Amino acid sequence: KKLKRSARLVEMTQYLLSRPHTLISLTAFAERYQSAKSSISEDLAIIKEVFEDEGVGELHTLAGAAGGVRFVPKVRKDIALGKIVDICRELEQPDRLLPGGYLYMTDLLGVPGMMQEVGRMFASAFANRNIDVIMTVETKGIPLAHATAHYLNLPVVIVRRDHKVTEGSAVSINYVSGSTKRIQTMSLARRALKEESRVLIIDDFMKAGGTIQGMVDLLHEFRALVAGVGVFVESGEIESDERLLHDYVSLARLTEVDLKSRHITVQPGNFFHNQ
Ligand SMILES: O=P(O)(O)OC[C@H]1C[C@H](OP(=O)(O)OP(=O)(O)O)[C@H](O)[C@@H]1O
Repeated sequence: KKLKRSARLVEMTQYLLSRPHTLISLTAFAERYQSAKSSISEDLAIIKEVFEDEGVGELHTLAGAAGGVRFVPKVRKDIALGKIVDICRELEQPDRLLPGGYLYMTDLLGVPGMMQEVGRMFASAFANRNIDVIMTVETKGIPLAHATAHYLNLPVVIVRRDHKVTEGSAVSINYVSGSTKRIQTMSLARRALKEESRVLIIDDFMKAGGTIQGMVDLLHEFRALVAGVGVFVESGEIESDERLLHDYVSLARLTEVDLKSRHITVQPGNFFHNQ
């Protein structure tokens, strides 16, 4: 049945929010709501204004026959900063400190609402990069990769820690996870990634960067490209020149770890620096 204008606005908003980074033609909207394209355009202008004022995201309009509108999730830095500060306070709980300067984060990775917020921040940080797939390494990176992939409307590829018979023919590389100074193996099924794919790497924690660098080396084996790197928390203990990898976005930074006093300081990451 034909909706009245106010109901149509509500329905269109819900439709757009549930289809991030998806181009929807004006014709499709006009047919769906049995309305003139001019009315749909007016509705979209209202939704666009509210989305941008409220920090929900942007509505990009593509003109022309194959045109339409695309909802691009974006966070307002001031709102995101407030959320990250709360997460930093949570991460500073002394009993989160683990040997090797790690933080226990598995509980946070199990909170869907927080993963959604972090996913939206990563999706906002990388909204304008041309990305084909999100990659992470098992295990703790998985919820972050999926949350980010939802808001970027992209598939997720999960790198295994060692070869699994259930993955078929695979490419394996060795790497040193700086934290453990151990040679480790990561492996990805040959069929999982097409050549020339533009890949966004997401992980939960970066210390020496060996794990991320391992994924970069793996992508090289697939002749795929690194479109970006996002880490939830970076360890500030590593001086940047020691770090294997420099071009990344972090949401939080572990700046101080005192094993004796068990004092931890976690601050907003470089996502917030270029305010
Ligand atoms: O920067 P690096 O020095 O390489 O360290 C960061 C790695 C190590 C740790 O993974 P693990 O806890 O080893 O593995 P899992 O994610 O399966 O818990 C973390 O999740 C990152 O992937």
